[in-house]
Amino acid sequence: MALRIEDYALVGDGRSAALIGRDGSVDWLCWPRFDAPACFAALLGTSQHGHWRIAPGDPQSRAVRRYRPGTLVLETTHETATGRVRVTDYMPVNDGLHLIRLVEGLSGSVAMRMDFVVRYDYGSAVPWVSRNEHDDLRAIVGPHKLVLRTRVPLRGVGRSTVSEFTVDEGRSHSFVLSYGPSHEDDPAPIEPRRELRRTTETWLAWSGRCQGGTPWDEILGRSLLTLKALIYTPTGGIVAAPTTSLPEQIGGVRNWDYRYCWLRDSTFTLLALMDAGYLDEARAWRDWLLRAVAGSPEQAHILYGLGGERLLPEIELDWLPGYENSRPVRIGNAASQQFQLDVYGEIFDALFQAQERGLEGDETGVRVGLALLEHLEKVWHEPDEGIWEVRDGRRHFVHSKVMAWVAFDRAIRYYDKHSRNGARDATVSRWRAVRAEIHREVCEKGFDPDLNSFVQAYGSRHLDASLLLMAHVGFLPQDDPRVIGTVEAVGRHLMRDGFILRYDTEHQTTDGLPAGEGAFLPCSFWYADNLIRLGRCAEARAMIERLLAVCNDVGLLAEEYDPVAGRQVGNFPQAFSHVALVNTLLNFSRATGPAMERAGSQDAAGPS
Ligand SMILES: OC[C@H]1O[C@H](O[C@H]2O[C@H](CO)[C@@H](O)[C@H](O)[C@H]2O)[C@H](O)[C@@H](O)[C@@H]1O
Repeated sequence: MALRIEDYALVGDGRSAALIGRDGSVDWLCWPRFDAPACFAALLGTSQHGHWRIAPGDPQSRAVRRYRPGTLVLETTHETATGRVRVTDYMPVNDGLHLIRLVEGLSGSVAMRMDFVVRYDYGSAVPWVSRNEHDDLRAIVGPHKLVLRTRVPLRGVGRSTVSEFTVDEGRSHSFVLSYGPSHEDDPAPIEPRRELRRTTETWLAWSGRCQGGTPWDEILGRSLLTLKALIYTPTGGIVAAPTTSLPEQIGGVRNWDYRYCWLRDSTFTLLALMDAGYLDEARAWRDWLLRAVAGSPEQAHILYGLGGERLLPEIELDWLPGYENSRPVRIGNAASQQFQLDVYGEIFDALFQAQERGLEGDETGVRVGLALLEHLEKVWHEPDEGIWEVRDGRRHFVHSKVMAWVAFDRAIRYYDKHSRNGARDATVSRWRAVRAEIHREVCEKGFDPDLNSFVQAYGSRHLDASLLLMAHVGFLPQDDPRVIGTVEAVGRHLMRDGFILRYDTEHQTTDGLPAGEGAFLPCSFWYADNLIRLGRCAEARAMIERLLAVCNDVGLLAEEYDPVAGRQVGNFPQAFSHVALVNTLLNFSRATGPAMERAGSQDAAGPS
C-alpha cells in the first residue's frame, strides 16, 4: 500500500517528476513527460503496479530526509542497528531522461535491498526484461525502454528484479535508470557524480536569484523550486500537479488528473514567479499561452496539454484500485470541455502584470488579446462552470463575473498606458461600458444585504471562498464594507478547524459530486491575505503559521488538508497551494505585496 501523501518527496528535471517515499520507494514516475503513462504507479495501487525501492533490509530502520538546500536533490538517511546509509536521489537537468540513486555508507555496515518492478501503462504492461551487451538491465514494452545501470549484482525474481548488497562506511554504489524510445539505441551512459555536481549547481544558480526577504525564506524558496519543477521546460507549460487521482477525500470519487496546464493555475504560478524575480519562466509561459489559445477565440479552452494539446478525454483506469481504494483512477480531464469565465480575467491580468514588470509584449500578443476580448464581450453574461469546475450545470458565479470585469479592466488600463496601441477609441469606450455594466450587475445581484456578504452565485445564499479574491484583483477596495462583510461571513461559515473550505459541500452547495472533501489550501492563504490587508496582522500570522505547519518535512503541500484526519489529501505537490503560499508570505512581508500590486489603483475599481 502507498504511504501517506505527506510521506512523499518530489524530484524532477523540468520534463517529468518522480515521487519517492520515505521508505525509499519510487512509487510514481511518468516518462518521457509529466502526462505520459506511468511506469511506476504503486502510488495508485500496489507494489505490483510498479515501484523501485532501495532501502535497508532491516524493517526497523528509521529514515530522515531533506533536500540539499536550494536544490531538488533529495537525501534520505536511513539509520539501522548496524550503521547509517544515505540514498541521494536526483534527475539530471542537463541531458537526457534519467533518475539517479546514489547509495553511500555513512557509518558501520548496512545490508540493503533493491526491488525493481517496471509496469508501463499505469501499472498494466509487464516489460520484456533482458541484458544488453554491457550487461545493463533493459526493460522494453512497445514504444518505451528503460535501462538500469549499476555494478551491484541483480537477479530476477518472478516478474521483478532484486538485489541484496552491503554498504560499508565510506563506500558507495550508484543506480542510474534511463529512459529512451525503444526503437532507438540505448540511452548513452552518464557519470552519476558529475551529473550530481552539475544538477546541484544548476538548481543553486536558479535558487540564488530568488528575491525573498520574508521571515520564512527557506519555505518560500522550497515552494518556488517546487513550482519550477512543475514547468515543462521544452514548451514553458506549467502543470497543476505531477500526479493524477490522489483523492480529495480518502475513499471518495473526487480523483482527477492534474498533469495538464490550467490557464488559471498557471497564471497564478506566473504571478508568483514574477514577484519572486523570475522573469524568464514568465516569458516562456506567456509565449506558451499565446500559442495555446491561438486560433478561434470561441474555441479557447480552460486547460491544455503540456504542448497546448486540446483533446484530453477523461477515462477511468479500472485495473488500478486507487490510492487507499479511492476509485476511480482517472486520466484526462473532462473539465477541459468546460466554460469558465474567470480564465479570461486570469489571462489579461497575467499579461498586464507581465507588461508592468518589464516583459516586452509583441504584435501577436496584442492581436490575440483583442480577439479574446471581442469574444468575451459576447459571452460574459452567460452562466459558467466557475473556478471550482462544478459538474452539475452552469451558474452565474460571482467570482467568474468579477474576473470578466478584470479582463476588461486590465485591457483598459493597458491601452490607456500605451496610447491605445492596437485598439480604436470606440473599442476602448465600449470596454469601459462593459466594465461598468459588470460591476453594477455583480454589486446588485451578487451581494446579499441580509448576509452582508457577496454570495457564490446570483440569487444564491451560499458562500464561496473564491469571493476572498475580490479585493485582491481590485474589484472593490479592501476596506469596502461589503468586502469586509464577505471576509467575516466566509470566516464564520466556511472555517473548519482553522482552515477555510472552498464551499460547503456537506450542507449547502452541490457540485455534482458526493459531499465531503478536505480544506482546499489556497483558500486559507487567501483568507490570510485579506487579514493582512485589513491590518489584522496577528490573526494573519497565526493563520500562516497554521498553514506552514501543514507542509511536510521537506516543505511540500498537496491540494487539500483534512484537518480532522490531520493529513494531506489531493494531488501532490500542487502548484495552486504553493503559489498561494508564496503570495501570502510576500504579502505579509512587503509593504506592497502581490495582492496590493494586483489590485492596482483603486480608481480602476469604480463603476465607470
Ligand atoms: O472539484 C471538481 C473539479 O476538481 C478539479 O479542479 C480543481 O483543480 C483544478 C486544477 O488545480 C483547479 O483549477 C480547479 O479550480 C479545482 O476545482 C478537477 O480538475 C476537475 O476536473 C473537477 O471537475
